[in-house]
Amino acid sequence: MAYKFSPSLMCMDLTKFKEQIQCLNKRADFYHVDIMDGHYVKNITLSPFFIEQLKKISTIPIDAHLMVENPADFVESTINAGADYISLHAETITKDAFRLIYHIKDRGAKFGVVLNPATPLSSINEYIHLIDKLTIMTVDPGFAGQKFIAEMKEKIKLARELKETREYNYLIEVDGSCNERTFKELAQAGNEVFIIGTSGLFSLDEQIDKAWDKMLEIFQQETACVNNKG
Ligand SMILES: O=C(CO)[C@@H](O)[C@H](O)[C@H](O)COP(=O)(O)O
Ligand SMILES: [Co+2]
Repeated sequence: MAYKFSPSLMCMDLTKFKEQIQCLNKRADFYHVDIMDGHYVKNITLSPFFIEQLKKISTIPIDAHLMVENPADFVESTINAGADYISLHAETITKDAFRLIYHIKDRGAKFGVVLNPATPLSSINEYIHLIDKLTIMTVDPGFAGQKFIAEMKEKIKLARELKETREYNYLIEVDGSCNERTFKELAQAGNEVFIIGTSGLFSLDEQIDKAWDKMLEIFQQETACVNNKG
């Protein structure tokens, strides 16, 4: 399987919104949109309204990463805004996981789960077969530019082994500090989708097409020796 890339749009330069999206439409595989409520994490970034605007010019799937205390309050408006994937934190759905999963799928969207660094894979055991995308956070959620938590490589390996031995369909994705320092070890651990933010993409050049080319060159150099089985 070819690796996939998902630019984290909270890291983009919003004064260049249209020009950057038109360029990324031809290059990226997903758009990663962080939605926070200021409670689950102490920050507020993008929103369903942002997704609505993005949807007007996006030609690739939009993934909404909901960092909110009560996802049931936001799922419907996020799907209505045009999100193709709804990615929810495992700890926030223990009381209504199946209701939410069935609702998301009934509405034609894909279901993603996000695991905080301190949340084990075992916490999603009961609905793992229903997951379309599994995001492993390698930083605590809430902010860009944090330090990579290397212990998460074991979780990625385990997620990949489980996927292959039990033939699950989920895509494995990493959120947090995906950049030239970590691409190789993340690929070696078995990661498939890389969420690229400031250090992984947007800071590499003022012009987004050049930033993308630089990111890809670095990625290819770093992962040339990695065998992406599966
Ligand atoms: O969900 C989050 C943060 O809570 C992420 O999607 C960040 O937007 C991304 O991690 C930024 O990239 P880095 O700054 O970590 O490289
Ligand atoms: Co995110």
